[in-house]
Amino acid sequence: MTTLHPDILSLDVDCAVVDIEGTTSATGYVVDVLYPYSRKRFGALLTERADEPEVRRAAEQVRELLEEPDADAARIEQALGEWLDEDRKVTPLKTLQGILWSEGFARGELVSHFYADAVHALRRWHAQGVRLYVYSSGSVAAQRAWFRHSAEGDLLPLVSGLYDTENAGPKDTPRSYRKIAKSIGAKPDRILFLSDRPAELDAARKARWLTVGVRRRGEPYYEEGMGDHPETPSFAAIRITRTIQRRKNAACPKSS
Ligand SMILES: CSCCC(=O)C(=O)COP(=O)(O)O
Ligand SMILES: [Mg+2]
Repeated sequence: MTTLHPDILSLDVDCAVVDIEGTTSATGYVVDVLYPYSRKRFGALLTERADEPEVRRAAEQVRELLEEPDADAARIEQALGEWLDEDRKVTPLKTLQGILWSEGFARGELVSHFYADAVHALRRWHAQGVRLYVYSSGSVAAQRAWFRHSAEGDLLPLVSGLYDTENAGPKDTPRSYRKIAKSIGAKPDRILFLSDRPAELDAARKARWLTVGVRRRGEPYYEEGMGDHPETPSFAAIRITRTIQRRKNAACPKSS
C-alpha cells in the first residue's frame, strides 16, 4: 500500500470485497428498521410456511443449535428474538430474515441504506474494472435485495458475487476468506477487504488479503478501533490503482 497523502490509502488490487453493516451501510438502519421488520413476522413464517424447504431447514438448524430436537415454532421464535436482541450472526436467523426482508424489499416496504461515499466508490471502482464482491453475515438473498433496492437505485449490477456465512463460512475464520479467494479465482494479495469489524479484518489478513478498516463515527466498532489495520472514515479516501501488470490467471471471474 502507498500513501499519497496522509488521508488517502492507495491500493493496487484486482478485486474488492465489502462488508455491509457498518461498512457500506449504517448499522442503525439494520437494527432499527430491518430487525423489527423480521421480528414481527417470524411467528407467521414459522407456522404458516413451515413446509417451505428453506424455512424447514432453518428451523432444523435452530433446533440443532439449541440442542432441542423437539423445539416447536413458539420456542424457535423465542430463540430468534433472543439472538436478535444480542445481534448474534447465526446462520438460520439470517436465512429467515433474508426470506422476510427480500419479500419486503420486493413489495416496496423496505429501501436499503448506503453511505454516499460507498456508493460513489463502488461505482468508480466498477467503472475502473475492479471486480466487486460482498461478504456479509446477512444471507445472500438479503444481500441481493439490499443492493437491488437502495435509495440510490439498483446497485446489484456493480457486484460480481455474494458470499455469506452459509456459502463461505464464519467471518472471523481465515478459511472462509481462502474459500472466497478460490471461488473468485484471485490471488489473495490482489484482494482488498473492507470491514468495520477488527476480528474480520484479522481473519482476512491471516488469509493474506489486503485489509482496510472502515471506521465510521457512530458505528459500533468505532471506539474499539481497527487494531493495526490501515483505516479510513470513508470510502472516499481509498484509491484503487491497479498499476501492476496483470498476470496470467489474475483476473477475477464472475461468481454466484
Ligand atoms: C443485507 S444484510 C443485513 C444486515 C445483516 O443482517 C447483517 O448481519 C450484516 O452483517 P455484516 O456482516 O454485513 O456486518
Ligand atoms: Mg459489518
